[in-house]
Amino acid sequence: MIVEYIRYRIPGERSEDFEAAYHKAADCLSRAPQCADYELARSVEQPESYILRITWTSAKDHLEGFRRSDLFQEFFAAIGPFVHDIEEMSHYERTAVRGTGGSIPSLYDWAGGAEALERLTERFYDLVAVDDLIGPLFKHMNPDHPRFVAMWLGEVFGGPARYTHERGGYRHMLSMHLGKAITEPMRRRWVSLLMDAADEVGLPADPEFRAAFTGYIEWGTRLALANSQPGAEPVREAPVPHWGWGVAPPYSG
Ligand code: HEM
Repeated sequence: MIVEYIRYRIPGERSEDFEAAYHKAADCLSRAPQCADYELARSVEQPESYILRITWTSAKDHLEGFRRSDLFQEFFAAIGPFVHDIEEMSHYERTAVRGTGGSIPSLYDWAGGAEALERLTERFYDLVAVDDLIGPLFKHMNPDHPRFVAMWLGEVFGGPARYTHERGGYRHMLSMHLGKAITEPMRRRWVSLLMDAADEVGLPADPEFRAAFTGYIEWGTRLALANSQPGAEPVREAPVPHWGWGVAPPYSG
């Protein structure tokens, strides 16, 4: 991904036409397969200043894909009258400095932190141990396994990076699934028992939290299944994923 910034200076009497032109042009961006997202913002202190941010799949996709497409002709027809008002037009590489602010709690905090996740995994592996379908897979598990999985989930949901620092991170988690030949009925049972445990230990039951929580569990179990197949060639090195609220942040009405 690459971020393009275009800064405009538009005199007050032309701002209405300018925004109307971008409403039209935005439709082209929405349809462009090279465009991930875009936003036009206007300065509060200097209302004649506008910044357009467009995230492209890559600079090459922008310059050689979008710029040479019919959509660009349409885009340009809309915003052409304003090209001379451009003050800067550049591509920017993202750096590692980014994140979300403190106005939205992490899923980890919302769930109740390490203690709540440990209660969850303790109960979950009690249920797993007596389950006829997946119990046998965990017959020789480390007695600390529930705590390790709680650490993993904590890190994924925005808590401290303990699994990475104390347990070997993604690489170790992956190694524990290799060759386990997890089947779809086993995956489903794993999910179903985890959801039972979540209800039993009183994990927050609000729709927003459960949607985000279940989203990660679906994603993670499907990856675990794929990576566990004989002959699988999974990604060997990766950071621990960080899961957020997605499209529905916590309800605060
Ligand atoms: C979101 C999905 C999943 C997560 C987050 C997860 C997490 C983990 C983690 C962190 C470990 C390593 C613990 C350690 O550090 O020792 C592990 C091991 C293991 N996982 Fe998963 N897992 C997932 C899905 C599954 C599924 C669907 C199955 C099978 C139905 C499964 C079976 C196992 C087994 C058998 C081990 C090794 C246990 C042992 O012998 O100690 N996992 N898992």
